[in-house]
Amino acid sequence: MKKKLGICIPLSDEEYKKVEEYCDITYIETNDMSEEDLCDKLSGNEIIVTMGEYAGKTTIDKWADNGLGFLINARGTPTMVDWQALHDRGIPLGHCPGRNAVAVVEFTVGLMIMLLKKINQAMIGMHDGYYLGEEKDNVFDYIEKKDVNWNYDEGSPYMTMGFGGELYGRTVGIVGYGAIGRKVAKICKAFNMTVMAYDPYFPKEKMEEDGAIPSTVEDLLKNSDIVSIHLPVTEETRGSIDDEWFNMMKPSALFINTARAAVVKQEALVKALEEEKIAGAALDVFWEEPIKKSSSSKDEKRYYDPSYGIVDL
Ligand SMILES: NC(=O)C1=CN([C@@H]2O[C@H](COP(=O)(O)OP(=O)(O)OC[C@H]3O[C@@H](n4cnc5c(N)ncnc54)[C@H](O)[C@@H]3O)[C@@H](O)[C@H]2O)C=CC1
Ligand SMILES: O=C(O)C(=O)[C@H](O)COP(=O)(O)O
Repeated sequence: MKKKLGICIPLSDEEYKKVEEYCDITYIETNDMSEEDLCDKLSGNEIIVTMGEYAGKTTIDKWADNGLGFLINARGTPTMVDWQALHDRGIPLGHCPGRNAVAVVEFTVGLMIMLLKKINQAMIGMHDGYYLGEEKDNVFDYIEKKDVNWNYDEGSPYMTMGFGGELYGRTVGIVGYGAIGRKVAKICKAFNMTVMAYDPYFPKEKMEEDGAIPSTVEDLLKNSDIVSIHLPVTEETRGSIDDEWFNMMKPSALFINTARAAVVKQEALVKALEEEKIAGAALDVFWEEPIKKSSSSKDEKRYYDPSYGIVDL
């Protein structure tokens, strides 16, 4: 007998046909739907597939009372579902670990290159005419008029920015060697980097097979030119990246976090940058999202001051 399936994700015709062989499908569009409505509309299904919809304890209990046997949240990290409520009712939860891994991996390596080669600062500085010796409203007007006078004076922003570096030959420290961390390691190996990895839950032999060096946090932080964070938020990791971490890093090192802001103490990172304990940072995740832009930050030249480490994305 076919299972009753309630699903919030549109399926292609091909997918629909495949699933229909096994299930009677109820698809619902959930745009702006309240949790109460979502609960009512999906109640009575034996399998439910959600995406970004919130399903709390009351909803789970109602679905469980009405025959739910399996809930799938088609996200990498199923934060919108009350896991405990499902567990209490003995209902398994399916999710899609690593579904975004490739995208995050490529972005992480992109950030490494951007930071090291100062692409962001150079682009913004050029756009704003900052490297002409004084700020111009629109650098492209000056370029068109061939009136460009790049400021090569000693101490000028253009000169102090200096040249970018190379990944080749540098050491990257991967913290959290899961779906994302492991793939970042693989690409870094292809760049001829030395890869150090810290993950007490991942088999050391497999790290070694990948060509990564299983390390303690201390060794990794002391030796890495780039430290890249790929940890989940757990009781153990929340706020674990603190002053002590940044104190161990090299002053020339770069810090990248594309995991979750909650694993890093914000004040510790800001202090490390301000006190030049590290050379720069690039973040894809923030303590408050969406991040608020300070109205004065452009005036302060934070966006393109070559000496300022944070790359605001
Ligand atoms: N920026 C973005 O758009 C995205 C960010 N993420 C985030 O990236 C992070 C990593 O994701 P995945 O690689 O998919 O997760 P994963 O679960 O595959 O890997 C996490 C790794 O961290 C390790 N780990 C756990 N506790 C640790 C600890 N105390 N010390 C060292 N290692 C520890 C685990 O053993 C595991 O190997 C997560 O925080 C996830 O939420 C995921 C997708 C998109
Ligand atoms: O944006 C993020 O940050 C993410 O972790 C992902 O884009 C969300 O991933 P899912 O948990 O929706 O797979």
